[in-house]
Amino acid sequence: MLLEGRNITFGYRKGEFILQNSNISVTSGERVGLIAKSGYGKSTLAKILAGYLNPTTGKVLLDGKPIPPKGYQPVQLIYQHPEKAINPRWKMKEVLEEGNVFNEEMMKEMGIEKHWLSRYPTELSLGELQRFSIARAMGKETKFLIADEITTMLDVISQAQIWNIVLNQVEKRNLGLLVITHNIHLADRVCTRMVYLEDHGKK
Ligand SMILES: Nc1ncnc2c1ncn2[C@@H]1O[C@H](COP(=O)(O)OP(=O)(O)OP(=O)(O)O)[C@@H](O)[C@H]1O
Repeated sequence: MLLEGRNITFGYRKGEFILQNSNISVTSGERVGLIAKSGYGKSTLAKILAGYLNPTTGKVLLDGKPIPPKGYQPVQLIYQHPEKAINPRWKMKEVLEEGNVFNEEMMKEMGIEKHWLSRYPTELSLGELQRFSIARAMGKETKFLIADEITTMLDVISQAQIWNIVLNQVEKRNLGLLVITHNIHLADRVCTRMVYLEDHGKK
């Protein structure tokens, strides 16, 4: 499968463009690093590809066709802050049930321990919580994953564990992966290709 952002232009304010005619493509099985300085629009592009924001002009295409706005989103975005992405009033079991991914095999693959399921998000560490964000993004119809600084807030051991989990899933399911990180060593280790986003907004 091929995920494409074609000629994407976007600005949060009228007349101001964060992205201008940006192009990006990721194929199944590919692990692409998206590299740019802070504020150049990496997270914005991630949100556009995952359908959270509509580009002002340009298109997001999956195998040449627009992704329907309703129904399961085949492009799943995982954020830096799992604590913001998970409903604080739900127990962790409900979070997994929402994603329709609650089964023993998945829990084992994610390193999720059974006794975590009866806890609330505030009762877990960020590394533990990030495993739930990843699990929730792993519905059967997921074809592409976008990892936006998903381990920046973690210690090195948790970082390695989380990346092992993600890379195992990507390989097992032949997903396409887009990695947003400031850590060039991480990008070197994880990615098969790098894309450099230019600074359109400030020209
Ligand atoms: N919701 C928003 N409303 C207005 N401006 C925004 C919003 N989100 C981001 N921006 C601005 O858009 C620009 C691009 O932000 P974005 O988060 O996409 O960049 P980034 O490359 O991911 O940055 P970083 O590496 O620091 O995370 C920044 O100047 C930011 O201040």
